[in-house]
Amino acid sequence: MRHDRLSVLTALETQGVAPVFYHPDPEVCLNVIRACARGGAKAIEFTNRGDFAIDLFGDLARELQTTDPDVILGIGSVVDAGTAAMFLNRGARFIVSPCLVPDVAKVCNRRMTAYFPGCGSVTEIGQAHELGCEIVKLFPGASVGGADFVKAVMGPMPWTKIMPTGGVDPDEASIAKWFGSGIVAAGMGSKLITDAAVKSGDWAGIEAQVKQTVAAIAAFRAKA
Ligand SMILES: O=C(O)C(=O)C[C@H](O)[C@H](O)COP(=O)(O)O
Repeated sequence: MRHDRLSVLTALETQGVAPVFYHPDPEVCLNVIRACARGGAKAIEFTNRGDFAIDLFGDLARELQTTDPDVILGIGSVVDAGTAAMFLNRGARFIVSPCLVPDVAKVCNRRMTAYFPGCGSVTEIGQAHELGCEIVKLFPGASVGGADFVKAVMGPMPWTKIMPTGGVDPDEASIAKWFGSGIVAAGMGSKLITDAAVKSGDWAGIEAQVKQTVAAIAAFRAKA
C-alpha cells in the first residue's frame, strides 16, 4: 500500500494520537504496533533509540509492509539528515525530530515525506513553516508551555498545526485541554503504552487504551 505524504498527514490527523514507542525486541515491537493499529492508530512513531535501532526498524518495516500494509511506520528522534536518509531507505513513512533540523526537512521534501520537527518557540514554528512542515511537533509539549502556549500561537498564526509530544496524558480531561487549545494530534508514549503493559505482554490492554484514546479524541471533536 502506498503511503504518500498527504495520506500520512491525513491518517495522523484523523486518528489524533501518534503512539510513540521503542523496544529492542522485534517481537514485542510487532505486538505493540499491531495492538496500536487494531486500536485505530495506524500511524505509529518508532523512536531511534539504542544500538542497531536502524536495523531493527528496517526489519519491522519490511515485515509490516507484507503482513500489515495499512500500518504507517515513522521514525522519531532523528537529528541529522544522514540518519533521516538511512531510515527513509528502510521504509520510514515519516520522520520526527526532538528539534528543528533544516537539513532533515530538505531530505524529507526531496523524498516527498512528511517531517515533524520538534519546536519549542514561535520562531521555530515559523521556521518549520518556511521549510514546508505541515505539522510541527511541540516538544517537550507539557514543559514548553503546554496548551496555553498552543492557544497563544493559534492567535497570530491560525494556520499552524501542532502535535505536542512529551508529558501528554490520554485521559479525557487532558484530551479536552489539549484539543481545546487547537492541536491537531498528540504524540503519546509512556502513558499510552505503559511499561507494565509491555512487560506483561498485555497487547489487548494496549489495544483497548489506544481505542479509548482515539474515541475520546473523536468525541471531543464532535462536540467542539
Ligand atoms: O524520542 C522521541 O522522539 C520523543 O518524542 C521523546 C519521548 O519518547 C516522547 O516525548 C514521549 O513522551 P511521553 O509521552 O511523556 O512518554
